[in-house]
Amino acid sequence: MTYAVKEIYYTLQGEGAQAGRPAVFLRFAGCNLWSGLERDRESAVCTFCDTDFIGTNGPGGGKFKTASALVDAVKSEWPKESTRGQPYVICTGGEPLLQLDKPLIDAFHAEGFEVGVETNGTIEAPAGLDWICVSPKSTAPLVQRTGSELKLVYRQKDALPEKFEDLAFDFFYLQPMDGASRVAETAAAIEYCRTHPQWRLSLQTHKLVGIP
Ligand SMILES: C[S@@+](CC[C@H](N)C(=O)[O-])C[C@H]1O[C@@H](n2cnc3c(N)ncnc32)[C@H](O)[C@@H]1O
Ligand SMILES: Nc1nc2[nH]cc(C(=O)O)c2c(=O)[nH]1
Ligand code: SF4
Ligand SMILES: [Mg+2]
Repeated sequence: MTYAVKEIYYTLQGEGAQAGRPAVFLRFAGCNLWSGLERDRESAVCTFCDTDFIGTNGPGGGKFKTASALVDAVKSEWPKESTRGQPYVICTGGEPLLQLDKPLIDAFHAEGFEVGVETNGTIEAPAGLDWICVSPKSTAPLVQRTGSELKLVYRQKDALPEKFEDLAFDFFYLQPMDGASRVAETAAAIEYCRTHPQWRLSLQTHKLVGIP
């Protein structure tokens, strides 16, 4: 299996229940719900994406021929001097489950990494993941219906919170849609959480403080 990777970088998880936790972000290239090209955005299933996931030209990006080569690249981003703090890799994208497989998860575990994933939920997650964040998109069929957190971008006309409230997740988050209406979406998300306390607010804290 060759893995196509847009970028690899060390930062803090900005979103959801693990916000603030240091992690290496492994951003896979490509997505099944949008080509990534602006000319296709309007007609895509997922129209509000905030990420460039095309190609392998980002920092630390490239094509990795083996799981072991990719684990080495991720490992090299984790601080060498640290003896405390569980090494943590977050597989994202694009859609990471187009590429993330059991051999790669096993290779991360063998090197002492916990493995998290950020997925749109349209592909079943492989066994062995330590943290599964599912973020449903519009009319796309939701296949991965269990996990650690369900982090719904709010508001999406065809994916309102009521559709997901009975699923088996440990946490339920609303994340205001970033874009031209971010302020209004944030106010709407706060009001929804206030009136439906199963749901918590997830702010994209990395954007607030200006880290990637
Ligand atoms: C870029 S996606 C990559 C992972 C996967 N394809 C997914 O959609 O979950 C990472 C996270 O950013 C969220 N996201 C993308 N665009 C956003 C936006 N404009 N505002 C708020 N969150 C956004 C996604 O819902 C997802 O939780
Ligand atoms: N700091 C930071 N936290 C994040 N959590 C999920 C992200 C993603 O793009 O998957 C993301 C991201 O892009 N940056
Ligand atoms: S599913 Fe995720 S990566 Fe794909 S376009 Fe939507 S937000 Fe972006
Ligand atoms: Mg992001």
